Amino acid sequence: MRRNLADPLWTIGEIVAATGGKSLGEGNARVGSFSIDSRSLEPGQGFIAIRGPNRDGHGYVIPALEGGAACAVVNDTFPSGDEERLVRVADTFVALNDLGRAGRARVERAVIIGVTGSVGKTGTKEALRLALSPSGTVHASSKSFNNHWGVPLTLANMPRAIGFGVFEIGMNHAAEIDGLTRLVRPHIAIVTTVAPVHLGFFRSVEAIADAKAEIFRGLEPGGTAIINRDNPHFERLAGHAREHGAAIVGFGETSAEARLLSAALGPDGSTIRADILGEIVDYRLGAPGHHLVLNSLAVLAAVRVAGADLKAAAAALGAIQAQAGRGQRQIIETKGGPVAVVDESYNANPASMRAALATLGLTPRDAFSRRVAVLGDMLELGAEGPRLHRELAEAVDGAGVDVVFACGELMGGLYAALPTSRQGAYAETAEALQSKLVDAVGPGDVIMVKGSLGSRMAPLVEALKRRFEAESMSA
Ligand SMILES: CC(=O)N[C@H]1[C@@H](OP(=O)(O)OP(=O)(O)OC[C@H]2O[C@@H](n3ccc(=O)[nH]c3=O)[C@H](O)[C@@H]2O)O[C@H](CO)[C@@H](O)[C@@H]1O[C@H](C)C(=O)N[C@@H](C)C(=O)N[C@H](CCC(=O)N[C@@H](CCC[C@@H](N)C(=O)O)C(=O)O)C(=O)O
Ligand SMILES: Nc1ncnc2c1ncn2[C@@H]1O[C@H](COP(=O)(O)OP(=O)(O)OP(=O)(O)O)[C@@H](O)[C@H]1O
Ligand SMILES: C[C@@H](N)C(=O)N[C@H](C)C(=O)O
Repeated sequence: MRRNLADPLWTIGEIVAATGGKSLGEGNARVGSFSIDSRSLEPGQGFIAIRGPNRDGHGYVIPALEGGAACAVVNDTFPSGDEERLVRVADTFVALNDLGRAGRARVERAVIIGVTGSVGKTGTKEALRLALSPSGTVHASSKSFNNHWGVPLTLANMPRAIGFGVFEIGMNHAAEIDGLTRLVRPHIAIVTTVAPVHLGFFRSVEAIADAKAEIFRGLEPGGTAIINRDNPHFERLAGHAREHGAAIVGFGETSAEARLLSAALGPDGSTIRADILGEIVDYRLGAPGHHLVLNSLAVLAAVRVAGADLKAAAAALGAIQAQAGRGQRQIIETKGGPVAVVDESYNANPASMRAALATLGLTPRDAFSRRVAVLGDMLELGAEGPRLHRELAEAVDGAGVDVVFACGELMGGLYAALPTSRQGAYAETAEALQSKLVDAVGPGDVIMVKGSLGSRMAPLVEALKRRFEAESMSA
């Protein structure tokens, strides 16, 4: 939802009041919404100068004002300048949080939903945006704005008159979610699942469960925790939720309040029957994979708890699409026949790798006769990394993958564990794998590319698309 001067979210006076800052600007001067990035700032927005790990946003204040920013929030040491459009504060990061808190405080009638989990946060957040839209105006995090910058910024940009707010909340370390959930103050908190992700930063998966459970600390009184019933850490998560007085709604395949009754899984999506807190719903999910079917139960449970229209929400899920980097599938009709490229390059861990492999295994042989997996290292897994990579051999086999191309030291371990009949090629880096891969695949293949962001698998997706688009019927 874009805002501009005609539709302001803030005034200079409100910004000063929220941050305890100082400005010589007119109190009632209007500010559309906030941006922390001068490169994407739109005229009428307020610019908040953030000190990041690479740069200091104060270096972009002048370009932001010249580009039409309505104001800039700066540290009080910033050199004197266009004082009417500057709001001076002691610390801009604290001010961002203050604005987030004030943004949340003025929205008291909306239902606020927080989403965390080891995987599936962004997808679930986007599914909620779609599912809640028939029932009211939805304000939801952009992209994966889930951290100490993204969450307060999303709160600060929340319009007053909305029906629903949906916030993605992430972490790499314990105690990060605690601060974010206390800002968001959700009425409903979803934990999609708990899995060995960022294990390098934690003692155990139990410690990850405890960190995810911090989301319940911010629940509003009478709030609801929606938790994956099939996850081995359900009881641990539910225990934490109870400590914070939450009502608990489980979702999953067994004895859950939001329960899967049946699912027909296809390469383009799934047809589902579910019991959502006593109401039977039949729906189609427009993106494939059993893992997304399970996430959709959490979405519909939240819709129901939020008092929104369940049937309309279920119907809306038919339009969901897998996003770039997270399972987006492109079929290219080449002169030699069709080829499918599945882009899973945004991130990877054992849970999402298994889910992506299983989804690759849903492709019918009559459409694409060969299943190709292109796998890069799953990062941040610590000492368990080598074992967690080798153990994927079973999932490769279970999905009927015909050939594996691998890169990275860790994926080298999996590659070596595969029978030679499944070994396509291996290289130390994605870059070095590119030509071997592009030359070895062709029409009739479905090619799934997955690895952690740091493994740089996205260029492989682009190289495959370039090759097949050059050979496409329309070229
Ligand atoms: C702070 C910021 O937003 N940085 C973005 C910026 O980076 P850049 O390198 O340019 O600068 P700095 O980070 O040093 O910041 C300086 C500031 O200066 C601004 N600026 C810079 C140049 C310029 O010309 N003009 C400027 O105004 C700049 O905008 C800063 O304010 O740009 C990068 C490229 O676009 C961005 O990638 C970078 O964004 C950072 C990474 C960020 O975190 N942004 C948040 C708004 C956000 O929420 N982004 C999400 C991704 C969130 C994320 O990475 N989450 C964690 C948690 C995962 C948890 C999960 N796995 C779990 O299990 O729970 C993660 O590690 O993945 C998004 O973009 O979707
Ligand atoms: N319940 C699930 N189980 C396993 N994999 C899942 C599940 N939900 C989503 N995934 C997969 O995990 C990957 C990341 O999905 P998504 O971006 O929604 O997660 P995320 O938690 O937001 O990730 P990040 O922490 O990197 O922002 C995708 O490949 C997606 O298909
Ligand atoms: C961005 C980084 N914190 C992250 O989530 N990395 C994981 C390991 C990934 O990209 O898969």
